[in-house]
Amino acid sequence: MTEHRAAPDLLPPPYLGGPEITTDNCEREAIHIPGSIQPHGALLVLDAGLRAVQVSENVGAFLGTAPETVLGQSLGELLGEEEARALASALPPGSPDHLQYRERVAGRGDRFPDLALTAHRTGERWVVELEPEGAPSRRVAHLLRNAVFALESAPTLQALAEAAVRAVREISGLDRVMLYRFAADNTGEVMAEDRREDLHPFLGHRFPESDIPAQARALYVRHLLRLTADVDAPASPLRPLLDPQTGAPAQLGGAVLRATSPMHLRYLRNMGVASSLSVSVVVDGRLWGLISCHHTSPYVVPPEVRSAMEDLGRLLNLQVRLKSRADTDAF
Ligand SMILES: C=CC1=C(C)/C(=C/C2=[NH+]C(=C\c3[nH]c(/C=C4\NC(=O)[C@@H](C)\C4=C/C)c(C)c3CCC(=O)O)/C(CCC(=O)O)=C2C)NC1=O
Repeated sequence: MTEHRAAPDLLPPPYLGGPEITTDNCEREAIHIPGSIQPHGALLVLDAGLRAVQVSENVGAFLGTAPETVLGQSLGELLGEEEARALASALPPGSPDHLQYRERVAGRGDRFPDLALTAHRTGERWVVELEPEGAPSRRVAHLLRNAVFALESAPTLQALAEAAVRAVREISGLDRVMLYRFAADNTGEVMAEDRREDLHPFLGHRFPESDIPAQARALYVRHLLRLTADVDAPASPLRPLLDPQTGAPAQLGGAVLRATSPMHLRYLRNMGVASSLSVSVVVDGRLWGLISCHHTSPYVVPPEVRSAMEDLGRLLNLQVRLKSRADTDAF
């Protein structure tokens, strides 16, 4: 049985006076409050009145409005009253932070193009993330249907793992897709892999518990997908850094744009990885494993593809439970 220790008390981030994170203290890094986001999208934190109280510094590149102008404006003024009403009704007070609302926002003339909006609630705040929206793809929907069939008809756990990595690679086009399974001691093993031919294999390799520390594993049980689009892209800080009404840092654990831990960025660079995406495999409330993906060049996996991968991850969770029992494989 995999025992997940509760994350040890976490260190305040450097921008709150905390120590620099090193390999000696990185299991105490507060990765959910980095105070910044990855720059391939913009992020707004809205108060109970749907007014922006914090905003990423790069918001002008997505909304055509400077951060100091966005602050204090309502979502209705920024994106449209209908959009604001739809979001408020989809995410009423008390919504869990892992419930995501997604919508396509029509562009506004010369101010901004069509945008993909992803939102969730955390406490009294809404976190709204905006990315450029691509054209919907029938190919992804078609491949997802094939993948569902392939996963459901896999006869064993190993066959399921192999079907899953093939399907994710076909849908995403990523250079390498692995199924990484945790052992009872939280070490991990690559049990299936589909990769670009010229890349060296990780299949069968084992990795220490410290590669994915406890606070990361705990976060990944609740939030099923994370993407590092470009390990070298400079993060965009939130302005102001702290919520002006509460004095607290923005809770970004459920944000897709959350800036990735610098320790992990260094790990990825050392592996020659430019972009990394993982989808949690959660069985009976525990992190059983990860679909772990690499790309050797920066790649912003589009929101539609990410949604398909999350859906596949959810199906995989159920199938892993079924196949584990069928294989009488102690879990
Ligand atoms: C082929 C094998 C293989 C492995 C084993 C692998 C590991 C891996 N680490 C992950 C995350 C993190 N690791 C660390 C910290 C440290 N990692 C270390 O090695 C030491 C130096 C250390 C601190 C001293 C932190 C803070 C995070 C959270 C990052 C965040 O969410 O902000 C993830 C999920 C994210 C992703 O999908 O890329 C994966 C999949 N990725 C692979 O492809």
